[in-house]
Amino acid sequence: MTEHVTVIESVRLDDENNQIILLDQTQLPNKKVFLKLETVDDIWDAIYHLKVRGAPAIGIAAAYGMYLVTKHVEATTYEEFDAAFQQAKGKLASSRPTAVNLFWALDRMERRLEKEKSTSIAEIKQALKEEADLIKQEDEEVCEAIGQYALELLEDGMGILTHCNAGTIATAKYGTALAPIYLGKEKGYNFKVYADETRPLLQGARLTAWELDQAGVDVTLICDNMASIVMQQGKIQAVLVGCDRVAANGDTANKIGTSGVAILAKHYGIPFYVCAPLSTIDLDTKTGEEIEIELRPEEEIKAKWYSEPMAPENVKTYNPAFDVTDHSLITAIITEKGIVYPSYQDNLKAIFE
Ligand SMILES: CSC[C@H]1O[C@H](OP(=O)(O)O)[C@H](O)[C@@H]1O
Repeated sequence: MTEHVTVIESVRLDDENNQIILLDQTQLPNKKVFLKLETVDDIWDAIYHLKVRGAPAIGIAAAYGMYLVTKHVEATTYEEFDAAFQQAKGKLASSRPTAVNLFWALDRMERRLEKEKSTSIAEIKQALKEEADLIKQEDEEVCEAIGQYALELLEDGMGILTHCNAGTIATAKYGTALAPIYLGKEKGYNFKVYADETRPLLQGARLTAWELDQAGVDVTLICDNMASIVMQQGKIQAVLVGCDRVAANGDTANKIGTSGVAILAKHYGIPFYVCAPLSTIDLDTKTGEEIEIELRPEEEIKAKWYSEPMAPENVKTYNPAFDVTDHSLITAIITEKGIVYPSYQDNLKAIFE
């Protein structure tokens, strides 16, 4: 029997055994392997190597990581506990720079720690667990709400293009950009989804195609350089993508290649929607120019996934993991609080009020 995709839990806490149980996304679609993480180094490694990836899922893993690695700290004072907390927080914060949810979740855990300052160390530890559980539970509700709002913009039978993976395994449940597709399917809609393969780490081919197929959604895999032809041929009526950080003016960092898709969508007159939890909107970052773009190892372009090197050994590479889509190319940003249209400068601020 096919497991319904929206119940795949990519991150969960096994408190009894002091472990985070993590679906290793680097092994999909060939193997469904669950890792057991125990130390701050395990969690850092899982985030850096994209065993857990997708902005909300990274935030959830980091929050549980903070609980888990401070759970056994033998501190007698708040100051001692805080020192251990700060050390773990600094380590996890160094894992990936672009997705703001990592920093958002770490800061939220820190605020909870500060709030509990006058309580016992045992109570602080319990509060940190509660906060991490809340982050995960809220993400599920947020994704469902994004899906409902996004569904208002779509019609049964539409062709939808997506880039990278903003699906259930990138979040607590449902996904962001894929949430309306799952919710639509539950209503009997038949979307035709085109998944960009998403070079170089192939999140579209390995993850989006896999999870949509598991859910019985009509999905067609294309190479990244085929987006133009499917748009030109009238196969696409909407583009839906996730995001890693949205600046105050609406500029949006997402997986490398997204801005090219947005430019194509504008050319062909196709709406381009960004699905963004409020936790991914960073009003402290004024424009996309301020967003740090993660640079990743050349091996991902030249050798990964191949049995033989696919480029001359000495050739230089440039491997930015994200790009920034200019706000002028974005038709709307869909959040759990509603659909935000331009001018983003004013309207994004307003949804936080
Ligand atoms: C639900 S947001 C998913 C987001 O994460 C991706 O990046 P990565 O696979 O490197 O973590 C990508 O930019 C997606 O849109």
